[in-house]
Amino acid sequence: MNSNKMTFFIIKICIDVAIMDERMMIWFEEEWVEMILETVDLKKEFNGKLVVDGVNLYLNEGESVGLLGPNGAGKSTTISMISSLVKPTSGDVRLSGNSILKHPAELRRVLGVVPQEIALYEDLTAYENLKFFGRIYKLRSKALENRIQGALELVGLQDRQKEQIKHYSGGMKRRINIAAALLHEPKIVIMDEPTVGIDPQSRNHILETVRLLNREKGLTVVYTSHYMEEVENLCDRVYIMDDGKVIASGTKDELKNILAGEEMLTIEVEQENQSFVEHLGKLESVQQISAQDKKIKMIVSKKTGLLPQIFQLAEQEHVTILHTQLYTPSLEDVFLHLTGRKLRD
Ligand SMILES: Nc1ncnc2c1ncn2[C@@H]1O[C@H](COP(=O)(O)OP(=O)(O)OP(=O)(O)O)[C@@H](O)[C@H]1O
Repeated sequence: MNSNKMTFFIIKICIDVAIMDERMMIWFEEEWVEMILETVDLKKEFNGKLVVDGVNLYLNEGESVGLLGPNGAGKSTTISMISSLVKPTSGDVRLSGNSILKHPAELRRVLGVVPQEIALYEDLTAYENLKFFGRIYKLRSKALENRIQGALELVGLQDRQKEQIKHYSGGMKRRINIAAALLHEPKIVIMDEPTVGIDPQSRNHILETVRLLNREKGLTVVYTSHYMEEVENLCDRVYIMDDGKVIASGTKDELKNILAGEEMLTIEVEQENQSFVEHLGKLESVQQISAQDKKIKMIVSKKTGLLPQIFQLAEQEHVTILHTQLYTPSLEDVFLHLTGRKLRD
């Protein structure tokens, strides 16, 4: 091989390797999910009371993560610390591995927060509100106009943009709240109970918007709610919070597996009878029991022979059983099992 041919050969190998390298990186980019945000042993104390108690969460790029818990569990406070609105008592919040507690501006560039409270000016129109928020993000002229119209289209309120917010329904206000959080095109969006107390049409619209943002636009979403069905529908992974702590986390299937050895049994009776409920609770296969009105709900071991025992007990206690139903535990049941109460108690 002469030296010219050799040089050509080496250059070709280099080009091939470079092309391959690029392909590998593209492949890698598609396959690789990066952890973008995490909290490390995050705590918050208010007036001597620990309301967030050592919370460790992480978010992978493109994920939709649910934060589930009853009122007062510490969800909003956790979110406020993540979005640097509330200073943690201790612990850390990291963006791509770097602490953002001292550099919140870096996080604000990539984070959109939809707060629980509506944060809009009632006397301004929807368009004027968005213009105001866009300017805070230093958006101007054409870019600002494009972003406003894009955000309005996304929340389905483009044709109502000239109306004052005070004439909007609660659900429409929430949709504008969402639009405002998206103006700077964040990579991560955190929504704090965006569907509380709104009309079904707006609720459906919001749920669709969240799905679109996550599945089609690739945004990483944190969705806080105490509506189990919303979290089940929208989220890949779930953190369950209670009393300031994460008490369980995982994919929906992983969480349901907590009750893999159990089944749910509901019984409807003709008349309430406390003694019957107490006796049921003492049966060996009954793990947990709750009764409301004439409905009794139990977590029971997967084991045959329980129903005859229940009917025998009913006869002794003079209780008429109207209906029984055995089913696989849902996420709501897992929550009940972990906390001993319903999400909306
Ligand atoms: N600024 C504050 N000062 C004092 N206590 C606070 C403050 N903010 C929150 N708390 C308390 O911290 C606890 C957790 O509240 P937080 O709002 O984080 O819960 P949550 O899970 O978001 O509930 P909700 O669904 O009702 O918003 C509650 O007991 C609340 O009263």
